[in-house]
Amino acid sequence: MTLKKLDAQEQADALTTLKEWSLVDGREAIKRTLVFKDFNAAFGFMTRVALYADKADHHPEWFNVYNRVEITLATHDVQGLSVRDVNLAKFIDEIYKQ
Ligand SMILES: C[C@H](O)[C@H](O)[C@H]1CNC2=NC(N)=NC(=O)C2=N1
Repeated sequence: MTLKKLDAQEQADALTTLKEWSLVDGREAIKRTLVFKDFNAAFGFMTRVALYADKADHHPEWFNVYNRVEITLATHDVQGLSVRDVNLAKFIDEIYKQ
């Protein structure tokens, strides 16, 4: 499958859907910070994301301190955003709600 970088319109549409995500300054990437009850909940979430990421061969950049997880999504292969970032962001939003 050839990965395509989202064009400006597709990127704008994606950001309209992904209301909790914002563009990273100076880089074609999106970010979101999530807060959990405690480290156990945060790491449980990270485990679920890790399983998705490995299956999808699309991995987050993330930083965790105790109950906080900061996530950045970008597609290194296209040096920007692709549909894989949108799908991963949607998956993250979905399991965070549960
Ligand atoms: C070889 C491997 O398929 C690639 O390097 C994959 C792995 N995971 C990836 N993750 C992300 N976020 N971007 C990529 O371009 C990417 N590429």
